[in-house]
Amino acid sequence: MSENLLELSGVHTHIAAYHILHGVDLVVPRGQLTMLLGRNGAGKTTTLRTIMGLWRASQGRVTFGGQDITQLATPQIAGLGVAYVPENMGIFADLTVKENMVLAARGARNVAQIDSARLQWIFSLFPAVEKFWNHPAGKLSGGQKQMLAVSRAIVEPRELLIIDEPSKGLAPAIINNMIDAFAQLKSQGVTILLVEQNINFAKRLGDTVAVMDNGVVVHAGSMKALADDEELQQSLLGLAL
Ligand SMILES: Nc1ncnc2c1ncn2[C@@H]1O[C@H](COP(=O)(O)OP(=O)(O)OP(=O)(O)O)[C@@H](O)[C@H]1O
Repeated sequence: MSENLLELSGVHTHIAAYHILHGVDLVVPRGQLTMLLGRNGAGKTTTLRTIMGLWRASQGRVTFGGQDITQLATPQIAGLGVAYVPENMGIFADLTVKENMVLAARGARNVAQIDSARLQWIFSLFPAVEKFWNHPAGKLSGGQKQMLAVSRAIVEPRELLIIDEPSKGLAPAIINNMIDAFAQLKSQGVTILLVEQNINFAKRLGDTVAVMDNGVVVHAGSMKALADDEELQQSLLGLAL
């Protein structure tokens, strides 16, 4: 079994006439939390969408668990055990929290068909999901919506969880809850890839880090090494952690 659950090598992505990714090399080690950092427009979201097959790589290779997934369709990639929470979170505002969860569980037509031990575990990670179970998801706060989005992604067992900016717009107290939840998920053996702008969040949770700029990964290594090196942070991100 390879130590890297996900690997991108030399990935190029074009969006219409624009050449966005210019040969991305990225590894996500199994069982670890990998942070993908970089300035606005560096290509982080495009990288996540390319992994999920939402954009098609024009060159290069994406492998998951050793299998080449570069040409697979998004539902096939999800079916292998990859969950993706996009920046807009993909929840249905007019439906209740419960209905959002039922829709996320592919095999389920009602709550009774969702694994109840798993649901209890999700409630323990994100109490707001239980508290607002029968409320329309659109009425939740930003943090609660984000928690619902992550809950939907883990309603079935997943090997890899990919989340675009989970801390965006959240209050510090909510961010702390989110950090606890990700730490627990990781302790359950879930491999996680996060895009982050919140450097503190990245520093507290990341095992591994990759930094993008202009459509390529310009730095990869341990989060701690980057967190301890202010000069490197300045040169890569234009700020100190
Ligand atoms: N649909 C699109 N059409 C044209 N250009 C796009 C499209 N989506 C993204 N881009 C461009 O691709 C580049 C990378 O965008 P991407 O969203 O991947 O960056 P990012 O690192 O996630 O940045 P941010 O943190 O601002 O979301 C940017 O220059 C952006 O303008």
